[in-house]
Amino acid sequence: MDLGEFQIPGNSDPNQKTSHLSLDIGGSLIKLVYFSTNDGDDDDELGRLGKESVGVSNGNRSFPVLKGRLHFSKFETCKINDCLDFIQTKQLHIGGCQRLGALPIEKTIIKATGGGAYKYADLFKEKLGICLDKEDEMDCLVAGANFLLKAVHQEAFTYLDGKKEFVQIDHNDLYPYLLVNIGSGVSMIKVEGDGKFERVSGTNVGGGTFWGLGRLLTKCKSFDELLQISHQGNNRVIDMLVGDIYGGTDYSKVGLSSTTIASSFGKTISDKKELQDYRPEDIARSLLRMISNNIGQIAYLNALRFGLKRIFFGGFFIRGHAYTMDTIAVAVDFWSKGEAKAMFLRHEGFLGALGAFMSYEKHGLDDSMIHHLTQKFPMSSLVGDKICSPLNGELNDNESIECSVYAS
Ligand SMILES: Nc1ncnc2c1ncn2[C@@H]1O[C@H](COP(=O)(O)OP(=O)(O)O)[C@@H](O)[C@H]1O
Ligand SMILES: CC(C)(COP(=O)(O)O)[C@@H](O)C(=O)NCCC(=O)O
Repeated sequence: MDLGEFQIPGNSDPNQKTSHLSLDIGGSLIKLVYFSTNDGDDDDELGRLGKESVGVSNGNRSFPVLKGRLHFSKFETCKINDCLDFIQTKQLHIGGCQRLGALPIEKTIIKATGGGAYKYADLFKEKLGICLDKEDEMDCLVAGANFLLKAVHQEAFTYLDGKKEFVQIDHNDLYPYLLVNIGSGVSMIKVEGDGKFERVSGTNVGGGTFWGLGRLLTKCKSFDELLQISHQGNNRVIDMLVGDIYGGTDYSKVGLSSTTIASSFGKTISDKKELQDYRPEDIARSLLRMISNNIGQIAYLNALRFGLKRIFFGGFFIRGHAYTMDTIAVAVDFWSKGEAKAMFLRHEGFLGALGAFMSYEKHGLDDSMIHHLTQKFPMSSLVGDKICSPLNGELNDNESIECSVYAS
């Protein structure tokens, strides 16, 4: 197949052909997912395979396979202009659903989800001349999670006692599960199948609360700084423990050890200290623990409500952060007496954007749309029929995963 057929005009890198951008514009962050082939990189197996793409048949039509990478990027929503510049510079919007010459630029449609797809629709139209085609946020979260859990190797993992263990997902035994998306706020969704779900709960104490309160209390300038200083903190300076109340002993009759937090931030009421007398590190640590523990507990209660044993946590609040995951996992384990399991996702913050990306297939807006995001991968990374992610650790900013799409 001649990939030139799909070349996107005006791309800043002449070798890189980018297409199919999707957006998730949340309360705190804008997430972008886009697909590119790169057939200028001959030493790269992926580039080579891109050139050797073959057609696949679907009924009486044949769809060419495009091999390339899915890219992930994010921007703070309050810096939306940086995001618009990024899209403009990389010409990501051109080719969203158009083939060379197929549609005039003003007809470019980009799939978008999250509240910002409504709030910023006019801005995207005005600055980039594109229409945001809105997809429901919950639909996208679920579609993204189901895709990742079924197609991406080493996507889900448990985190206990400082140890990360990847979970082998059996496609035939995935449902039901509880999806807890910790973004600015928190949504809890009971998932029973593809497109079969119900948002059963939520809480307004989420990632926005951590970052907002943390910023006010510590004067940190960024979310990363707040997370960073929490490493050096000691929450016992701020939190009131059971032992503080019980004179150093456990309250064993009800199963509370002396080190259990009895009251988050409770110690600060008895000290004759002001905010400036506390170390920002300790405040950050207590805050992170308070919010993570609370979400873990509410998640468990909802899992209990519906008899769900598996809880997957997504959203950018987590950021692959050890203390956050440990606190959530311990809360789920503690409250469920080991019955329920907390699991985390490597592409934690990109569920919605991935779901929006997949919705190109669902709607089949025109003939140049993606029809399938395949589970086929370059030989070196093919394991069964799963995507084999190159990294085992945390997902870095701007990391990409290899994939194939069918185009028609
Ligand atoms: N660089 C960052 N800037 C701001 N918040 C961040 C950052 N990285 C992680 N976060 C956390 O992630 C949350 C947003 O998560 P996300 O899943 O993107 O939700 P939303 O869709 O509401 O933006 C923030 O409220 C904050 O707790
Ligand atoms: C309104 C939202 C779905 C928006 O999603 P977000 O941008 O936070 O990812 C989410 O913030 C939420 O579920 N808030 C909790 C509302 C509640 O159930 O109390």
